[in-house]
Amino acid sequence: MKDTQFIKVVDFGYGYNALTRKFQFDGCLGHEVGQDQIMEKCKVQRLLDSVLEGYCSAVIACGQTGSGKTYTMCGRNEDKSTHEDGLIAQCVTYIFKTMRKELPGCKRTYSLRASYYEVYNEQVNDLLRLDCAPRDVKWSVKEGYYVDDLLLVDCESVDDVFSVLNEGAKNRKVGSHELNKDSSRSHCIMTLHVDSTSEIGNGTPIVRYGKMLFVDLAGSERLKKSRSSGDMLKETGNINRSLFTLGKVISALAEGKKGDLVPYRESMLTKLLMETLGGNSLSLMIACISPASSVVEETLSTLYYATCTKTIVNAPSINIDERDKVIVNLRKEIDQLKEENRLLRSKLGVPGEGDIKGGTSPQPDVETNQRQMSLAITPFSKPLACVGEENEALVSREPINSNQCGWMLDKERMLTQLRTAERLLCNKMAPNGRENVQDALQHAMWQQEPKAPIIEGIENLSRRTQSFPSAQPLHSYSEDSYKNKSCSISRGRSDDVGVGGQHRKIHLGLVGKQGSASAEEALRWLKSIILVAFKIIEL
Ligand SMILES: Nc1ncnc2c1ncn2[C@@H]1O[C@H](COP(=O)(O)OP(=O)(O)OP(=O)(O)O)[C@@H](O)[C@H]1O
Repeated sequence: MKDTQFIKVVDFGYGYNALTRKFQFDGCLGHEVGQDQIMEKCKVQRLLDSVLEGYCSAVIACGQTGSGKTYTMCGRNEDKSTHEDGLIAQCVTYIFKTMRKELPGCKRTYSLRASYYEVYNEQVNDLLRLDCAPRDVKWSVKEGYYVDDLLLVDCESVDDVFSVLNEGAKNRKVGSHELNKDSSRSHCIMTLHVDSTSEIGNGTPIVRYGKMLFVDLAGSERLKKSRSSGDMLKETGNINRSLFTLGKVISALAEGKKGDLVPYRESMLTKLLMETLGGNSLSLMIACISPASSVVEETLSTLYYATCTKTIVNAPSINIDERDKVIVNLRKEIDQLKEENRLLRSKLGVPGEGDIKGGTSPQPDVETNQRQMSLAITPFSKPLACVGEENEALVSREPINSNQCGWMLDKERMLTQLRTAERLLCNKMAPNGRENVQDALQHAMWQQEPKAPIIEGIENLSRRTQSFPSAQPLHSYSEDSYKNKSCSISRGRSDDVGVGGQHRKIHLGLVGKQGSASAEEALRWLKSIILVAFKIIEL
């Protein structure tokens, strides 16, 4: 329905019983919409800007065979007179244009690398290196599933990326059948890796790893209509099977299932799309359909598929190093504290800005990682101490009204969190051989001295906890049993406290009933666990 978000499909079926179905999407583009409008109408610019900020974004084209997926993504390149740029070419042009723009007050350098591969009969082929064997798909905690040993081409201009695109297009598996003379026989994924380095505040460099995926799925087809035969028969079987698994993943995610309940591992395609469906990427799905009445069933199936996808919720996050993430967070908290101090000063009538300077940037010592880490944190210690001291000075002033008191409590809370973050980081680099984060957190947890209530909702927890006559403090677990469970503490009951480090699951609840410790003692431990839990989430 022109210029609306609706699409109406009328299936005349056999005779008088016409069936009308109406679907709503974020955008519905009819045949009057040209290639040059797709970027704007699908708001792809937003995805590209996010990539430049360090996010992962993806555009996935799906639909039955011959419906225009490859045309949408790659355009038409047969000859000069009919040449049309597809979405990938337009995105590449936009990315280079934006990368070259100087942003006021922000010095950033970018580098772009491109890769192109296909999933063909459950194997991954590097489209830029045809002479090598199919690539392995591996798993890492940091990256999830990834294709091992893929050729990444450094691209310094739009033309470099176009060369990659053309080389890949030339090498992808294509076949001819009744519904499309140039039908893709594989799922193709082109990835642009955009790394950017910028400096924050006192010159600390922060590297962000943005990624843009263009996924051109092979089309589903009915053998009765496509009349594929020979090798193409096997290909069609594999295409339909992987699309079926993709459908299962989408349905599971749409139902709100998580973890192992989502069958990502059942096909190569779904493993590689894990990040984009239900992961940390910003994703756009373009469902291509044909207006032909002969394929109305396939059209309806594509639209149901897309409707289901619409309900999936991803959790986008910037891809930066853990060290950088902590520094950015510390920086943010210091800025927040400064702002609060400014407000307090104006409320209390204290003149002037405090002498809060960023401190001098240290010269990095390259000898050890630990040393580098501590140097990276040093610039934050001085402003932190200054803001803290100023905070104490302001708090001791009279008279203080209830509003101001609220601010101070907030400030106290943030300062405590900031100090905890610092302490955790210091533990991470501690000299006693605790190098990995889990060890450090574990260490911090056993060492930590819990203080006054500092997080929201703690009072509720406290009330509930006190209803237990005797509670089990977590420190009654031996360090060994804690370790054996690979960083997870739990009492196995729904109302227990637990911290699952390995799977990054944090369960917060009440402390169990058994044991002899008092409720107050248990509560103190609960508070310290919550603090640590917050840090695990951040890290
Ligand atoms: N909107 C459109 N305008 C003009 N031509 C189009 C459009 N969509 C598709 N076509 C043409 O239709 C043919 C089939 O399109 P395309 O190859 O993109 O389909 P596909 O969905 O990728 O199919 P398959 O899944 O079989 O690979 C191509 O010749 C393409 O140029």
